[in-house]
Amino acid sequence: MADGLGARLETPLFEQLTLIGVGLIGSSLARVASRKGLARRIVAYDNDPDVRAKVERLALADVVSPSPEKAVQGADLVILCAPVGAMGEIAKTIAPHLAPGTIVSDVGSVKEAIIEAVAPALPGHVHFVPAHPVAGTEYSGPAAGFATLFLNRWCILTPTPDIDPEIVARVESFWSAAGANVEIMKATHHDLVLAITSHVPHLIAYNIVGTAADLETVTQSEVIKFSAGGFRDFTRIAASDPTMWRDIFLNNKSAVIEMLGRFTEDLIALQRMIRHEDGDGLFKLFTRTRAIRRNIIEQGQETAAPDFGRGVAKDTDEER
Ligand SMILES: NC(=O)c1ccc[n+]([C@@H]2O[C@H](COP(=O)([O-])OP(=O)(O)OC[C@H]3O[C@@H](n4cnc5c(N)ncnc54)[C@H](O)[C@@H]3O)[C@@H](O)[C@H]2O)c1
Ligand SMILES: O=C(O)C(=O)C[C@]1(C(=O)O)C=C[C@@H](O)C=C1
Repeated sequence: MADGLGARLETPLFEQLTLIGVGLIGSSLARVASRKGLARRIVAYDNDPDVRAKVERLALADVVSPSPEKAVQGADLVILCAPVGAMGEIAKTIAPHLAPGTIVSDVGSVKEAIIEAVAPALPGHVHFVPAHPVAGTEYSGPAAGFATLFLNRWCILTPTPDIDPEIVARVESFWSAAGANVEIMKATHHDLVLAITSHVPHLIAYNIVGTAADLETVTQSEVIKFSAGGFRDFTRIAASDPTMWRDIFLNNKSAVIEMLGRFTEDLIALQRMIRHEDGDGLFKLFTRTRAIRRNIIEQGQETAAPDFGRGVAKDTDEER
């Protein structure tokens, strides 16, 4: 098909995929699982009744379950797609209802804290394979998802050493069939890498938009009026979901603080270069950073998904 996802699988990889939390990521998974035939049956649960109604309306799942306990019954793959801070409680709730051999996974943006919260809550007869698709937009909710969100993007798996490699391979096959490139790494390493490539950049965006909005000499209307350039790109990132990002910063505290320390030192060095009119120093850094951007574009990593979400109103009821 023209969407780049390739043909449907002849045999589904799983009998029943249960998604807990059906916002941007959960609904994108539902869409791609349905489009590619990754599971024979898709069951969805969200703790927000309005989201459940929307998931029904958009026909994103075969069954929209009224409770997490019911939703996981019969599942051989359960993926937790709720905010990072909710994962531990969800694991406790579903634990007694998971059949032996079930694979439980997640999509949280932080890995070590999720492993600490989820793994001890699960019974010994299930397998937990933490995952993080490094793909998203600033939009939330079930209408904002799309089937190609994960296409040619990375999905990082962070299994603990006690997990059977064959189980990890099944989760890897799931994400590969959804279009992602899969990489396996330790949770602590994941959290450090994502702190600098995703979490600190979001914090910088939240901060610069907040600072500009607070300036007494620049009125709010001027901030909006003149935000056609660099500032506008920051406002896109700073529009990201407040619950999701609060939970990320609270659960990746030490890595973010470590990277923020380095960032602050480098920022002060730049401030010094400007004060001392060190044009060569500034020119050297800007040349190096331009090369990095060009490298990302050459490797085709800038954006693999269509431009959906960029400038499209949040939560429009589009059919899957
Ligand atoms: N948005 C991104 O760019 C992105 C990218 C990769 C990973 N993630 C991760 O994916 C997860 C979901 O993010 P999203 O962007 O889809 O958020 P979202 O806000 O669009 O969706 C989250 C959904 O979870 C539901 N929810 C909250 N608590 C719940 C609970 N206890 N039980 C059941 N449902 C519950 C909410 O009602 C909401 O519908 C987060 O952990 C986030 O860190 C997000
Ligand atoms: O593209 C965006 O809008 C995103 O913020 C996506 C992004 C990122 O920082 O790359 C955000 C958080 C996720 O954990 C993974 C992806």
